[in-house]
Amino acid sequence: MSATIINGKEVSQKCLDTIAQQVKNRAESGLRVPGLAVILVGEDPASAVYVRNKNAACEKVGFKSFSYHLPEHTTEQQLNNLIDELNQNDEVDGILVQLPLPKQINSQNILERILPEKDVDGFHPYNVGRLAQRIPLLRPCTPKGVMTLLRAYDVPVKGKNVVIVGASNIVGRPQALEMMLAGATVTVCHRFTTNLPEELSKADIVVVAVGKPHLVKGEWIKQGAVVIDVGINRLEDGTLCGDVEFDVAKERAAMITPVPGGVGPMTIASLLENTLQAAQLREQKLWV
Ligand SMILES: Nc1nc(=O)c2c([nH]1)NC[C@@H]1CN(c3ccc(C(=O)N[C@@H](CCC(=O)O)C(=O)O)cc3)C=[N+]21
Repeated sequence: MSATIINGKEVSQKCLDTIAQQVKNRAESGLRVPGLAVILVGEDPASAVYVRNKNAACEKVGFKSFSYHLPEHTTEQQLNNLIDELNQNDEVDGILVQLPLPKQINSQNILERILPEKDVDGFHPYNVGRLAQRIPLLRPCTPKGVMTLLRAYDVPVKGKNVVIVGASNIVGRPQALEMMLAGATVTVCHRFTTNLPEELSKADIVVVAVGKPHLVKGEWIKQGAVVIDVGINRLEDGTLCGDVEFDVAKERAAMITPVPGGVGPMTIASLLENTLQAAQLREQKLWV
């Protein structure tokens, strides 16, 4: 039997509708429109797609968006100055600096420069630490989006064996924290994992976030597992594909996310949710 294809576009659209309604309610009670600032430094094709989709989503929910495109040769000092200015700007609730950054800029310094209460990516050590200690505030967008998708499809997580492939700061690690928080037994696989197929054979839920086309073979998926593919890879012919061998995996999985139209749109929905949450946090001084 073929898997249910998880529709991330549809779930994300519902999230955006909810946010739009909340923005309307805020306006009616005299509250500000939330503001999101996105900074892109230099040219990165993946980031360009993201910025385009993000702008459209901001428009849809009625957020104010602040867009900055700085040249490739921007210095760390110049980027710091912009962040300081946005940290001070009361109209800006969320600040997102697109990664990767050009090599003359230390991204860790930049991420830590953003005020934790405006860190809508959830990458500041303060926010990661909060999630690790089970007191999350602003949560990393992609892992949060994955949890929203699982809930939307009534996939239980508590007590399940979850295998995460990829241990990056932006997806794999925070995804492991989210899954633990939800009560899963979590295994994180990475470049030093010696027997990936064996680890995957026990997984009720698999989350793959590596960035290598078809790294995970369809036959490694346990019969009836739920497969979440975070990878967005552009092939030479211009088409997009994930990190999972979709056509084979879908014949074994109970549910699977497609690429595009799976996790990608959920990342954006989470970003907007975080921006609204950041506005509320600052208004209610809930962040310290
Ligand atoms: N600080 C930071 N935070 C990020 O979250 C971040 C980043 N930097 N740098 C770049 C990557 C990339 N990323 C995407 C998110 C959504 C889609 C997306 O919406 N994808 C759609 C459409 C894809 C398409 O049409 O090309 C889909 O998968 O269906 C794509 C890419 C966020 N990133």
